[in-house]
Amino acid sequence: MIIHRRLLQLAGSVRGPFAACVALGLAVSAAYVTQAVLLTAALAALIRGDTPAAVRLLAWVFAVIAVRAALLWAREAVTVWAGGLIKARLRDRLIVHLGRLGPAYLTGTRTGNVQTTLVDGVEGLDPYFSRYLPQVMVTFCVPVALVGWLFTVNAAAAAVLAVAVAGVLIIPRFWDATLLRRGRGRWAAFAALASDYLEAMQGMATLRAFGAVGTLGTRLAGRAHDLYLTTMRQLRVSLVETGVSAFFVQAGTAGAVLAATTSGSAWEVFAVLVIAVECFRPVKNLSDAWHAGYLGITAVDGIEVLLAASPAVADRGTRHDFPTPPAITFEGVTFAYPGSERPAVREVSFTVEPGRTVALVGPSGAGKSTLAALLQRHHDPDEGRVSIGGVDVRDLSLDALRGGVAIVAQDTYLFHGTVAENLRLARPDAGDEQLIAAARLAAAHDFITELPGGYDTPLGERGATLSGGQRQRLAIARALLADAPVLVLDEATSHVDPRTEQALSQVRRGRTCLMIAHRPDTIRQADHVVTLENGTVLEAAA
Ligand SMILES: Nc1ncnc2c1ncn2[C@@H]1O[C@H](COP(=O)(O)OP(=O)(O)OP(=O)(O)O)[C@@H](O)[C@H]1O
Repeated sequence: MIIHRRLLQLAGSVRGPFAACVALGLAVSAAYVTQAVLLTAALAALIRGDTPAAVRLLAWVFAVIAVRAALLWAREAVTVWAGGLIKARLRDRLIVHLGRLGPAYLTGTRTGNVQTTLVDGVEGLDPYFSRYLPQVMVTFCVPVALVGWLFTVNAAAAAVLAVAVAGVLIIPRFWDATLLRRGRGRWAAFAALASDYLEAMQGMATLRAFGAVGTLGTRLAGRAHDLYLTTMRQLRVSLVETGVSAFFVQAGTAGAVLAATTSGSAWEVFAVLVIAVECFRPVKNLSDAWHAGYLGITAVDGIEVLLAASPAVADRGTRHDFPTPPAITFEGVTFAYPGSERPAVREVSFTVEPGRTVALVGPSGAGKSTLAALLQRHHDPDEGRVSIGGVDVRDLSLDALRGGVAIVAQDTYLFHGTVAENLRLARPDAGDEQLIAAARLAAAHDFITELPGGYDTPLGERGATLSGGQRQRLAIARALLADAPVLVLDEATSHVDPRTEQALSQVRRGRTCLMIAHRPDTIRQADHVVTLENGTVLEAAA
């Protein structure tokens, strides 16, 4: 029986459904006990020779069975409802938190781990909250109440049962710490395997190109074996715990019946037997619920790590309107990535005048993307400041900043959805006319209409069904729809066709643009060129 502090807190956020699960669990137990008491009374009536009373009592037994069936149905329905609610709330909370953490968090962690936590971890928590935790409450209430009542029937049997109940509830707790530790090991192995699989699928083309599929297969087999070993380790402890519980259940029942046999009537012996069975029923149910809920207990570490992570930048800006005119200024900006001794950019100063384009050029690793990331506040500078229209970007709310800065990245992400859905990401309320107008300006309309379903054509994951140029033109259309005054443009390193080139100059028009440039012809189109080397500005030329 493991009750995790963080999991209890999470249960607190769905108090109503959780309380309903506990209440129905108690009602089901009460129905079992009532049935047992009625059966005992019916037997006592038969022993007395009062057949009509026995028949009446048996009729009540049938009624209780019917009520119990209804209660079991209601409990199952509430369990499913509560589980769904818990999962939805927790996923919402985790996604919002991930959004706050931003891309800086995902670059420092394995995407597969985060995905496993969000999908399998949260899925595993459902039975923990909706079945296991309510059953813990029932297990603490029902046996204690029944033993208390049994003292009024047969004190000797009740005393034996009390010891057995204490044993079944307390002794297995000695294994809890080991169980939790091994559970964590198992979760780590599970998350590592899931991350490796995700990476293998994402990088399949590269793996095949280098003939490395076999090597990766061996590594995955090793991971799977690790998972098997850690699962067996956890199972061994779990089985010991189950064995100890079973011993107390059997020994407690036999001992209580024996005590009643030596000190009570036949009716009392029967009463003790049925009460002992009902006393341990919640314990057995708890053991079943444990197997459904243990994944959640082990997943909670991943969830806790995610919830405990703090964003690379704090959203403390109080200004909610985007400053105009939107000149971008870097003033003495120095920044080193967390854990890195060497600054990625050092004392960088330059200005992009409103409506102008500055091309950032320089060798790989010079700091171009870092400056773009600082403008978007994926990180804050260690020294100096980045401002838009004279306002430090730290004084702008993150919503205002992100609403005013559009991005066209080299590898812009397209989601598994239709063309229209991908475009509307930038502006969910955009009408069809606006979509088409943006697509036309981005030179994307023609190829979109040639797709089998036009704007309603589903795109493969990451836009896999489109060419590189088509993907970029969709990204440009998306940026046009966002209609942000500032644009960060990460120009493709590979050859760009003339239509995409034309679309790029369209999207730049009238916007303040910071462009990571690689090709001489686009560099020539910029109003200014800032050359970086080793994180410092080598030259700023008009
Ligand atoms: N997330 C990160 N964590 C630690 N160091 C990083 C990170 N991203 C970049 N760096 C380092 O910061 C320096 C600047 O990198 P940056 O990506 O800004 O260069 P770049 O000029 O954009 O290069 P490229 O043209 O190859 O994209 C490099 O030394 C790089 O190794």
